[in-house]
Amino acid sequence: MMAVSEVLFLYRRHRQNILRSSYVLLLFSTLYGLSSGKSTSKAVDRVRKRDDIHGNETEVGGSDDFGTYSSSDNDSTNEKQSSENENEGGINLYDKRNYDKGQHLRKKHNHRHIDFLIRLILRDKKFIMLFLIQAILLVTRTLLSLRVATLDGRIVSSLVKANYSKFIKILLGNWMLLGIPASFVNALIAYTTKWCSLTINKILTTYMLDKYLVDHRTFYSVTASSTASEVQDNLTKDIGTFSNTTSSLLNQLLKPMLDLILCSFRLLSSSSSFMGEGTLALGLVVYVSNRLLRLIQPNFTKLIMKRSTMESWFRSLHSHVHLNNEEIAIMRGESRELASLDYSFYELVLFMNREIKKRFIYDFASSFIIKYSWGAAGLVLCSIPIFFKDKIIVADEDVTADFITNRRLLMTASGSLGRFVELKKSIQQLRGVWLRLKNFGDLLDSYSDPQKSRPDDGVILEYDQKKIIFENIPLVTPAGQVLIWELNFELKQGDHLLIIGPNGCGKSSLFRILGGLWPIRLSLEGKPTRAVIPPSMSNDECSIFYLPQKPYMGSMTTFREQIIYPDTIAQFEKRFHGNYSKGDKHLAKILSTLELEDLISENMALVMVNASDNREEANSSVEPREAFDLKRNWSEELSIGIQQRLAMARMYYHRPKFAVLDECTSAVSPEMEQKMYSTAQRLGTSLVSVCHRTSLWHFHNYLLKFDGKGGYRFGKFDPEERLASENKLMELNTLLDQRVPMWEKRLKDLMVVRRSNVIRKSQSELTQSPSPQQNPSAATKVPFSGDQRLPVNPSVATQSQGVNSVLLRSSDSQEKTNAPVDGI
Ligand SMILES: Nc1ncnc2c1ncn2[C@@H]1O[C@H](COP(=O)(O)OP(=O)(O)OP(=O)(O)O)[C@@H](O)[C@H]1O
Repeated sequence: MMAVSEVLFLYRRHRQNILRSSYVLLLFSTLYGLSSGKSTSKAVDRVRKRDDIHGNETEVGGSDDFGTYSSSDNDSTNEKQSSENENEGGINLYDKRNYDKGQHLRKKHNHRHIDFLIRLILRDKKFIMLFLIQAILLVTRTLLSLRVATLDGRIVSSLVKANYSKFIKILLGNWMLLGIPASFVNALIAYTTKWCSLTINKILTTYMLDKYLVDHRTFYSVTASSTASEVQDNLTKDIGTFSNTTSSLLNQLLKPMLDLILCSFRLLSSSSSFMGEGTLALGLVVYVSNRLLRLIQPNFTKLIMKRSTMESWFRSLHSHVHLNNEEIAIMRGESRELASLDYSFYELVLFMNREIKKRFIYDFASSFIIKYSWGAAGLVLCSIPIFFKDKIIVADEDVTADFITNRRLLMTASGSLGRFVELKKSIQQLRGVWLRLKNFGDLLDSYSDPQKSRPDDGVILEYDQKKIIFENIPLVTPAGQVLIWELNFELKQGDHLLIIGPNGCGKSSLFRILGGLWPIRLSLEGKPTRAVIPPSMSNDECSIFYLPQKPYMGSMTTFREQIIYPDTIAQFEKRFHGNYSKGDKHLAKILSTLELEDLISENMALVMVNASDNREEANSSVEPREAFDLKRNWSEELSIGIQQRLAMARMYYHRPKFAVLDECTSAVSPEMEQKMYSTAQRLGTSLVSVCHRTSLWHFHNYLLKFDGKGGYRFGKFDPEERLASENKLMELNTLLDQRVPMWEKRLKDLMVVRRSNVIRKSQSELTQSPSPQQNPSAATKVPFSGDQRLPVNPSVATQSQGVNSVLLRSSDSQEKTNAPVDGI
């Protein structure tokens, strides 16, 4: 008994501290429950595991719950596939090496970039400052709302007591006065939150874009990776969502926490005797019900990741249709495109249907628990001082004011708890976006990693403006397919190389390796591997320039920028010392070589039309410079032939040492093609070209011929000799085309005759017929024919001297036995 009374005494003595510390403990354990989650960690682990398997390339994986994809299944299938592929000889030879390299890099990245997004944000001083200001403002707002709660209680109390003078005094003197700082603080919080979001957006976008476009290889490889459909969303939507959610997180986290701590402390120290214990009991109710809510809470991280992936896929299909509008329209492919769009949209809708159903159950339960159960518990707590009035309330205390204040405090606390539960949802959703961005960051890291972009260990890579040397270099696609086992050739500046071979043999792949898009692999037979390639630029001079079949036309750039691409205007100014008219004259000269002067006049006409609406003087002249300043949708408005000529103009502008021409004149006339090639050679550019037209062969003195089976031939090339042999070959082919059917028919006839002869011979032996010499007239009666239905042609018999005797014998025997010829 003594012990109990001692405990009670101790409790009464330290009641406030005990209640406060228990409440803080309860609050933090509730808070801890928000950030942790078994299913979330599982999702994170699964994403990590998947990244390891794919060597940092995220695939469209998915939730098992929704039955669309199973990422774990994918993992095992991929692992199995890669091990199977290893056994298939040349194909996918490099998979194992890539996988190991990926694993190694992944470990390194994990170590270096744990929460790189958070680290990026926390490094920014402006963000830290805004964060602190936001925190101070939030504390101020909470203190102000406590004051508002007290004033509320006093106003209602004066109303109930019909004390009008007090009512007016509090209303005007306190309430309205308090409204000014309260509103200002609220507006300031909204402002700093948005500013914070913008700052985060700026930091992340700059970081990601810098990494994405760090070099030619990174964005090429990222765009070619399996997550290409998500890149656009990662760079825009995901960063936006991440910034907005992160910036409002402090608001969502700090406000309810401060509200809860301050309101509950106030309630705990309330004059009413059981209010403190009641508040603690309420905290316990909240804790338990929150644990129950967790049982039915869907995994928002997984949901947002899955939905974002599906949305990205749907969006990428739309962009695909948009980008290839002409091709699809001309082929009447709209119904096919509609089917795939419909299918991906159907999948998305199906997923969203299931998602909203899951959310509905959770929303129903959380709304009932937060609003009504906790509300009822709060009201019970407020009613304690009223129901036990006689026993526990001191006479001079204001019951109404206390009730209203307590109720308001409880309402604030309850609202804060509700926000806490919502916060959990936000944290999980933020985690989903964070994971997507993290994967994207890892993907960028893996491709911009110098280790990965460098050639294989053991490959000697040198740069020389004046030559290209390939020594024992295999042509291997990123998928591991070996196109050429070992390529050896050397080309000096001044030489011109022609590359020929069947489709898909690896002609363009050679350029991809030369251009550094694909890494240089070590010899598959362990021979020393060496590559000497021209650097893209050397001492401000262009060493190598690539012209693909479909030229790239930047959209809505000026005409000048089109011609000087990839140079910038600053580089153009530097080259012509800021003298635009000199620069433009140079460009005009290049254009006239390619008979593209019309484009300048066309641009001028367009400038005039555009200007006629804006200019006051109707007949004002147009400067030639304006024609070069004009912006148009070049890829849409120019024909492919003109685009190819414009691309050649770029090459003339840059005057490279080597030019790689990959069927880049396929859409221009043969005369123009000759002019283009000869001008390029006159400018001193060595040509490395793939062209199917024999009319261009005479521009080359070396030939690299791929046979399409992994072999090749390289050597000096005499176009005239080659063309002569080519012509001879063509003649022979024509001859063969004409004669072969005739010879085939003759052979067929002879075969039939031979077979008929064998049969007749055996029949004659059976019937022991007389010899043809005994009856010579029979030879003229039945002609040589493999088919009795054919008209009789005696001349055939006389022509076929070699078989005559046999024929005569057999026809004679046929007549005698009357055997049907058709039956042969
Ligand atoms: N990014 C890539 N990833 C994997 N494989 C590729 C890639 N690009 C091309 N390939 C494969 O490499 C092979 C050679 O392609 P390449 O483009 O070099 O052929 P090509 O000789 O230029 O053919 P064409 O004359 O038709 O242009 C093809 O089988 C192609 O499927």
